[in-house]
Amino acid sequence: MTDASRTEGVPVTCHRLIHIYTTGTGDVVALSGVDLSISAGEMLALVGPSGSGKSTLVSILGGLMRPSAGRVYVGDHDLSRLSPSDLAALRGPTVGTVLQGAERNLLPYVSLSRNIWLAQRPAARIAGRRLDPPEAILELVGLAGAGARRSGDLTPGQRQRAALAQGLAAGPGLLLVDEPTSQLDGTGRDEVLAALATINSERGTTVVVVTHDGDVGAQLGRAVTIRDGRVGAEGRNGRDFAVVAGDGTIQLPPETLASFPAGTLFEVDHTDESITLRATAHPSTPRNGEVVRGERGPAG
Ligand SMILES: Nc1ncnc2c1ncn2[C@@H]1O[C@H](COP(=O)(O)OP(=O)(O)OP(=O)(O)O)[C@@H](O)[C@H]1O
Repeated sequence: MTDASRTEGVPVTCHRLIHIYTTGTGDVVALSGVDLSISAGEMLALVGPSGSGKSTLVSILGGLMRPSAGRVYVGDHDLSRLSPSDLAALRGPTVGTVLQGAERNLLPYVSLSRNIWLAQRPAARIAGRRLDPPEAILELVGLAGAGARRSGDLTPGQRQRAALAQGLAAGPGLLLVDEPTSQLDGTGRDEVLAALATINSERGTTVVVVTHDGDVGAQLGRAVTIRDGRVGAEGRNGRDFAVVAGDGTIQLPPETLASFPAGTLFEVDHTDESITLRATAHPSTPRNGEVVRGERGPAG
């Protein structure tokens, strides 16, 4: 147990969250309807292929940009409705974000304690807010006694844990961490995961980790797969699940698409506990404007 005080973890709810980037060459749909609930004090991973929308989702949760449509709540705050200045006020005291690449979070020319102290300044102005001393936060991430050191003096694993301390500086109830283990060896990775677990258990902070590392997702207990801008699947304690979205859709696993391409017709049988999809026909090449359907088996 360290001297760092416990904070209230905050819950997160996304409801049909959509984000579209407007570029010179056209619009890019990065999120196409994310439905996601994270309980206060929960720890989870966001996994998924490159370009699936993970960073966009984390940027929205971190108050760095507003979604194009849909709702996103962090605690009682509806981020989709806040003004840019209100969003800025949440960054640090309510939501801490640790960017990918530990060094991007730390000023290299001042000590770790000074880094944390500087990050605490906006929150220190909030009446009644009690912030932990920098040394207590460093102890929480396994860097007790390292306050006088600078980021350049640290190993990659220590630097990543210093970046976590920086994200925690202002006492947020939600910590967002982008790829914390991607540049680390096994030992550094284990130490970072241990630090995240300590933050979560001792502080009560809700922790969301973006990662390409499936093992990290498995260790966090809950891994939400973002695929094509929405929640595609979820793993919990070693078991994989499909997820029903708010509009009633369920994504098929990508490996099934070769057998059941877009446009395949299914008959749906359901009971209170199960759904059976029976493929009856799939589209093939249109002839003379007519869609020809091939039989996939008995019509059931
Ligand atoms: N600033 C931007 N302007 C235009 N398009 C963007 C921008 N940022 C991301 N995109 C596009 O939005 C989609 C989702 O990108 P995003 O970075 O959120 O995915 P990701 O899952 O985090 O990918 P990675 O794992 O590679 O970081 C991609 O098609 C990407 O090209």
